[in-house]
Amino acid sequence: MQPARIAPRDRLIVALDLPSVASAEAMIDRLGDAVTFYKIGYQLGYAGGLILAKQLAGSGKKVFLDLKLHDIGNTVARGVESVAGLGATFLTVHAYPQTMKAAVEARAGSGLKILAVTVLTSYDDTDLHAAGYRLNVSDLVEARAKQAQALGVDGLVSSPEEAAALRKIVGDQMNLVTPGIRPAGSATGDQKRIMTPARAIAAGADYLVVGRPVMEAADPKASAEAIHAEIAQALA
Ligand SMILES: O=c1ccn([C@@H]2O[C@H](COP(=O)(O)O)[C@@H](O)[C@H]2O)c(=O)[nH]1
Repeated sequence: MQPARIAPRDRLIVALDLPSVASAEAMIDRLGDAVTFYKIGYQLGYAGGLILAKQLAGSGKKVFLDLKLHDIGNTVARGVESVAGLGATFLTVHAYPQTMKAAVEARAGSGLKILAVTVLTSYDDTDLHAAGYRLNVSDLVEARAKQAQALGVDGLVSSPEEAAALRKIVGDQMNLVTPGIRPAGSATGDQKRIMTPARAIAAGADYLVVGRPVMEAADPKASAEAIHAEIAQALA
């Protein structure tokens, strides 16, 4: 199911995985109107990116703060309250019940939406078992999605490989945000659960998160436009 409420060009979220605010600003200039939605994670966030996030949101871009919070409930809640003042659209937390509950309660009354990271897209079943889990990836993603939905979380981060199954579980009430996107022919890198942009949209993803295929392209704007074209074709 593809919710009609999301503008097609807002479905691409570009990860500003860059080392400094100056390099991020240069990339934003280069991408221009090809990108409406940016993600800021650890690398840029720890290098001044939270101030940039506030400026970007103030300038009309949408911002996803991929901070993947996970701590005792009180600390998560206070962190979410601070983030809520930055004007971001999305904030990630890890999909643990105490963490999700604290984040959802703390974001009440703000425009911030909480996304729960189910199982990182760089993990496969072997990685999960090595980390001490008995469940395989698809079962753990589904179990965490059900917990997230019951706790009132706004959306889920998963691989597009799980998008179709998640749609059946959560319907169209939760945003499905999918990293692990690789246009045909691009390097996989450390991602293990991947799909092309077109297949991810067809599987039911609302938003596609793309980092290196845009950041490392010879022409990042052309790379972003090619992904928009794939999204548009998949939605047609
Ligand atoms: O499960 C997850 C959660 C977050 N990410 C983040 O998305 C981007 C993906 O970047 P690529 O360069 O396109 O691989 C990156 O910022 C991750 O921190 C994820 O990949 N998987």
